[in-house]
Amino acid sequence: MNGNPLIDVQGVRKGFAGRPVLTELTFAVGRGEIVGFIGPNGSGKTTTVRLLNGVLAPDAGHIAVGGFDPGRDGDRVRRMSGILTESAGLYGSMTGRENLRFFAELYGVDEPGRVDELLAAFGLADAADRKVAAYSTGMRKRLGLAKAVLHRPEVLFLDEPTNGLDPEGIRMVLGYIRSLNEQEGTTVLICSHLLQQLELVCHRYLFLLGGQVVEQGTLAELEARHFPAVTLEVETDLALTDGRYRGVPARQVRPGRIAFTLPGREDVPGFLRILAQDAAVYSAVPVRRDLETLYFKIMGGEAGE
Ligand SMILES: Nc1ncnc2c1ncn2[C@@H]1O[C@H](COP(=O)(O)OP(=O)(O)OP(=O)(O)O)[C@@H](O)[C@H]1O
Repeated sequence: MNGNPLIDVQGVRKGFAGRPVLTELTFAVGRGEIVGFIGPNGSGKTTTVRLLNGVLAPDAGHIAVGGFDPGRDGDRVRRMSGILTESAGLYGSMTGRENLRFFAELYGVDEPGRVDELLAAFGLADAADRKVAAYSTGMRKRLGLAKAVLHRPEVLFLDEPTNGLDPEGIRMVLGYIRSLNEQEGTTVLICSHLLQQLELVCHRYLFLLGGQVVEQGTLAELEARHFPAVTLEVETDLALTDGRYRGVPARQVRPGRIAFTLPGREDVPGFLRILAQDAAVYSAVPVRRDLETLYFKIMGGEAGE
């Protein structure tokens, strides 16, 4: 992370009716990062987003968004941030266009064409003049995202942004998030259970469990920490006689392809040098762990609510 974090959460506690939800929440998000916020049902992701947006106040601890305390300077934080929640806060009796026009005026958006641009970007141009009450879940979600980005916020809080979307909608929304981040440097915090989708857009991940962030990092960092052994899939003509080659566990994946398991990344160059002396080596690719594999390793068998 470069410079001061855009989101800084230190030792936050929050409970409801005496039941603790967040016990010691500490994390930071840098400017321009897309961070996935992951945790089981009921672990407090939405509660965290509501704290960051100043809708809820923490019982203890400190929160800063862009240097402002959402509890004290809620309006400033809300001006610089966009939020997409389950309900999205849209008016069913108004059309899609009327909703965006209404919020554009409320947010002081002085950019002619912004509403139409967003309706088109989210595939809603044809439905723009239909009442939102008649929209499908996916259409409402896309309109909610359009509303969240209307005022070109520096930071976006997205709670399950692709829930209920069809494959085209998912691609549209994830593509939009990525291009917003690349072109405008928008910082994004995404809560989601859809780990494969998170992997397509996030730079880094925070794992929430038991009211605190128990692990964080990029996929490569998490993989190095939790799966230090490297499995290398090698295309080679080496003849494997048993489950080992020079003491290294080896498995014939299919004819001409062997998976070797090395203790660590640092062992790869030396191993490949030796292998290349013994046999022809056509390619060598490390087998990557996906976010889901890491999730279960990090979270263990802990279930949500
Ligand atoms: N306003 C509230 N009053 C009472 N309890 C609440 C309130 N808001 C949240 N909770 C409780 O706090 C806990 C955390 O809820 P939260 O919605 O933040 O979890 P989450 O991680 O977003 O879950 P999910 O993955 O299911 O969306 C849950 O037990 C929930 O019932």
